[in-house]
Amino acid sequence: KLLPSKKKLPPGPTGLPIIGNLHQLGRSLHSVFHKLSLEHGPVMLLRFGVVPMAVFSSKEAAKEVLKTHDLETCTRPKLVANGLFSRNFKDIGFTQYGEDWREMKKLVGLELFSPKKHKSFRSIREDEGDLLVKKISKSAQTQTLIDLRKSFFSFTAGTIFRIAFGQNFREYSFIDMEKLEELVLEAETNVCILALTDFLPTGFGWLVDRISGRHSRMNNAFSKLTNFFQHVIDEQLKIGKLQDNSNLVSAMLDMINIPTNLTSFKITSDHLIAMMSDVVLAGVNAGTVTMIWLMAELARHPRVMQKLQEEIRATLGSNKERITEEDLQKVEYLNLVIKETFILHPSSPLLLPRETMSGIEIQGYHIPKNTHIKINTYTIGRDPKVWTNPDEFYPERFSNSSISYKGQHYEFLPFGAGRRSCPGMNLGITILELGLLNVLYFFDWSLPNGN
Ligand code: HEM
Repeated sequence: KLLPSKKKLPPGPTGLPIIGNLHQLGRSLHSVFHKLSLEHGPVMLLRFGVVPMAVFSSKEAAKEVLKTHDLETCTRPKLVANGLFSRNFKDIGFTQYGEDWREMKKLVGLELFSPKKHKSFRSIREDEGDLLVKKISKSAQTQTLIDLRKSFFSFTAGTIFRIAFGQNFREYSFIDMEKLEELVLEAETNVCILALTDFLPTGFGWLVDRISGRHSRMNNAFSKLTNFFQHVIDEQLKIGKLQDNSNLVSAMLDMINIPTNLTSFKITSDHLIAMMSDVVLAGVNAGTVTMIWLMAELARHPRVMQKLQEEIRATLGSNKERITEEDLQKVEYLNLVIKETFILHPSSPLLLPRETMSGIEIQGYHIPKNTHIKINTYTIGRDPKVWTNPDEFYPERFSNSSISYKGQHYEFLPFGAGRRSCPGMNLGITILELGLLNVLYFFDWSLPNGN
């Protein structure tokens, strides 16, 4: 229960089913919250076992959490699945706020996301764009149906692996693309799972998680991914010193067990593997999912598809042999279509969970310490008070609008906002734009059987 300070809490539901299919509930939590918030309003308290969870579904509430109270809410709850995924919270995404998180963020800021690094990886990204076109061309010549999920996964994963891990994973003999995609999907499913241990008092939940096999399923999924990363690291060690230290994995390998500057923080192999897991889950998955949704919306909206392709081809001319990063940003309509896709199909519809570190007040309600916080961007993106005809795919709504990705407009949070916002935003956007420009400039698209 939350204690209201000014207003009374709306008569919200207090207790979603806890036993029952938690597995499913984990993955589709945002649609459950969406329905509930339409009924009960933008501030809701739910109880998951003993844990209070506050769900905020308006841009005003999101701003209060992510801006006014960013510091008091910028830790992450210690959920079982997230701990298993992150080698006991050694990553960035699920780690609690503090020294280790700051150091890891600094490290990726330097080794992966700095403007200098970003520039230096340009040719890798463009190469991967060429490869994407080459593969699709084969299917176009033979008029074969394409599973775009696979094409985009290969493009995004190929790019991010080469940038972050310094290796082209198509050259690995120990794994193929299909297998890797399976591992990532399995990890993604499991990282969303709510374990009973998280919500029921110690002992009982723990026991049920063991007896039901939930715990070992999670463990299994993550250890497959870990084994894969271990292989990648072994390969890196084999090539080792022959290569320059221009990627995150080799830089981290060099730092393992060496104290960083003035702090007591030491990078361990667990940090390295946890970081690799973050990069794959957050980077590869979010980018792939957004591209698939965007193409699906274009297929459903031929008007938008046609307008976009005409603008792309008119802007870039008709004789280009390849797309380069100089071509990005030139096509304004692509930018609008990407924004519209983000708003209707955010890759993290509830962002990542936050937890209050002290009592705060949001929209007049007192939210006590240790409350889990969900920012419901899915519902905010469909709020008729903010958007006209919100369910319609209408990219023109962003024409002449100054709304940016950067987390300053709380009705539009594809990368979150505040201290825990996405550090990979620039890379993510560049990969998205490059992949989409390639598939839309060089190919025309239609649904099977002319549908
Ligand atoms: C289109 C691509 C991407 C989208 C839509 C996206 C979206 C997000 C979102 C919504 C969050 C949660 C923010 C919050 O809780 O407030 C997040 C966090 C994060 N993202 Fe991304 N992301 C993308 C690309 C990437 C890439 C390419 C990387 C790395 C290679 C990356 C690494 C991370 C990390 C490490 C976090 C956790 C930050 C923290 O908790 O401090 N993301 N991302």
